[in-house]
This record gives sequence, C-alpha cells and structure tokens, in this order.
Amino acid sequence: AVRAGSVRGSCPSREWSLLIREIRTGSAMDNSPRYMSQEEAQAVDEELFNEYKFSVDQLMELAGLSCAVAITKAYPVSSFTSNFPTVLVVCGPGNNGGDGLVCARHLKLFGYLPAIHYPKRPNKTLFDNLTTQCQKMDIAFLSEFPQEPKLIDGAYNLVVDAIFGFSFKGAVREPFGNILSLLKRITIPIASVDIPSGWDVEKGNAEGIQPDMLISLTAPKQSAVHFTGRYHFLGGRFVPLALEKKYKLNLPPYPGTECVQKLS
Ligand SMILES: NC(=O)C1=CN([C@@H]2O[C@H](COP(=O)(O)OP(=O)(O)OC[C@H]3O[C@@H](n4cnc5c(N)ncnc54)[C@H](OP(=O)(O)O)[C@@H]3O)[C@@H](O)[C@H]2O)[C@@H](O)CC1
Ligand SMILES: [K+]
Repeated sequence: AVRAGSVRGSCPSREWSLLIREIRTGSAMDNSPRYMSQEEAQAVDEELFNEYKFSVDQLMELAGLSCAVAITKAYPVSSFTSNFPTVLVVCGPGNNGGDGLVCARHLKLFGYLPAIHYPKRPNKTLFDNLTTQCQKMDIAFLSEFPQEPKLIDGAYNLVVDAIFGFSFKGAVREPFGNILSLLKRITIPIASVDIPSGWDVEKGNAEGIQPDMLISLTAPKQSAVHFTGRYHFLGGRFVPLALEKKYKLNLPPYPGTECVQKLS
C-alpha cells in the first residue's frame, strides 16, 4: 500500500484526498490485491456461477491448472533431490479437494509423480469423473494416510494441501484432524490451495500448518496476511473486470498469457 505520508509533498490536495479514500477503500493505486473476507469470497463464488454462468467444472479446471503451474515454477522437477519427482496431493471433501484432483492430473502431465489421498468424497458426478481421469492416468490413490511424518518425508518431495478452502469452519472433523496434525510434523514443503487448511479463512491459525507455498485463487483471503512461506502466487485468472471492480479486488495484471503470478 502507498504510505499516506509519502505523497503529501508531491500531491495537490484534491488528488491527495482521493488517494486517501482509495487507500481506505482498499482500492489503492498500488498493485497489491485486496484481501477478501470469507463472506466476500463466497459472494464472488456465487456470482461467478449464478450471474456469470460459469460452471464449477470450468473454474475448477482453471484453478487446478493454476496450482500445477505455480508449483512447477517454484518446485521444478530438477529441484528435487530424490530420484523420483513424487508429490503427495491430499484432497478434502469439497471443491478445494476438486482443485487438488485437477492439480494432480496436470502435475502428472508436467512430469511429476503425484499420489492422491482422498478420504471423503462427495457423491457427485463431477468428483467421480475427476477421480476416474486420475485413475486412467495411473495416478495412485492412497487408501490410508501415512501415520509417520518421516515416511511422508522419505517418500515425497512436496505435499499439496487441497483439504479445505474458503468454506472451512469450526473445529476440524476427522479424518482431517489426524491428517493435519501429521502435516504439521513433516519437513518437506507444503503447497496450500487457496487457504492453508485448518486456518480460519480470515484470522489464520498460528498453531496450524505453515505452508511454504500458498496459491490464492481468484483473490487472496484475509488469512493470507499470516502466510509466511516463500511463495505466494495468485491464480484463477477468470475474474471478469466488472466483478473485479464490484468487489474492489484490485487484482495486479497477470503478465502476458500467464495463468498465475507471484505476489511476494
Ligand atoms: N469460487 C471460486 O472462485 C472458486 C472456488 N474454487 C475452490 O472451491 C473452494 C471452496 O469450495 P467449497 O465451498 O466446496 O468449500 P471447501 O473449502 O472445499 O470445504 C467445504 C467442505 O469441507 C467440509 N468442512 C468444512 N469445515 C470443516 C471442518 N471444520 N471439519 C471437517 N470438514 C469441514 C465441508 O463439509 P460440511 O460442512 O459441508 O459437512 C465441505 O464438504 C475454494 O477454496 C477453491 O479452492 C475453485 O474450484 C474454483 C473457483
Ligand atoms: K487448502
């Protein structure tokens, strides 16, 4: 954000008050996106589907691809020390989990060796189809979650956290409590899809997992201010300009034809 004091000297008074208003409304002229509340994230979600008539499949495909591209930029296969570029993708019971299935499929096409743990599945055609697509590409599904952190560290180079997104609420229900407590004890990096799972969407969670990467989809949520990892990417390049303006998302322009951009 532009520090108020920094422009006083060079700014005629009218523009000065405009700038203050812009900073207050979060539509500051600088290039950092505004961080959304949980309510706004759900409202944008609704509007994309109900007003703009996007289908869940369409946005999930773009979101999952964004995640796979961001991961490939931050953790190229060549950066892995082990012989096999294995990645463990943990999928939750909602659309965040769906993003994880799409991400796993694209990572496979990008030359990684993903394995998926998908303990709770919605009884919906979309998720059955996403699962079949992965199975048909020889992506392994782990029926049990490894109960030893060092087993995860030894078998994988990266964990993709696609457990919960912006609809997470309240105390974590099993089997995700067990999974998140194990993820807190591994040493390999975690890349979180949209929200670090187990974090309050707005307040974060100092006791929760601390991912090395966060891919914020559509726009960052308020909990992202508590993210301290090395890579914060923005993905989900599908927001119509009118919607961006309505919610004052102030999204930085994506470079060229990129589907992601690094925020920090
Ligand atoms: N909108 C967009 O632009 C796009 C959105 N996209 C993606 O969708 C995500 C939002 O998806 P979402 O709404 O399905 O919710 P999500 O966060 O996956 O979790 C809901 C599930 O978790 C469960 N659950 C909740 N709390 C729990 C707890 N404490 N303990 C245990 N379980 C708990 C809850 O169960 P329930 O409470 O219903 O029993 C429900 O099954 C968003 O973050 C982004 O990744 C992209 O695909 C495309 C573009
Ligand atoms: K997540």
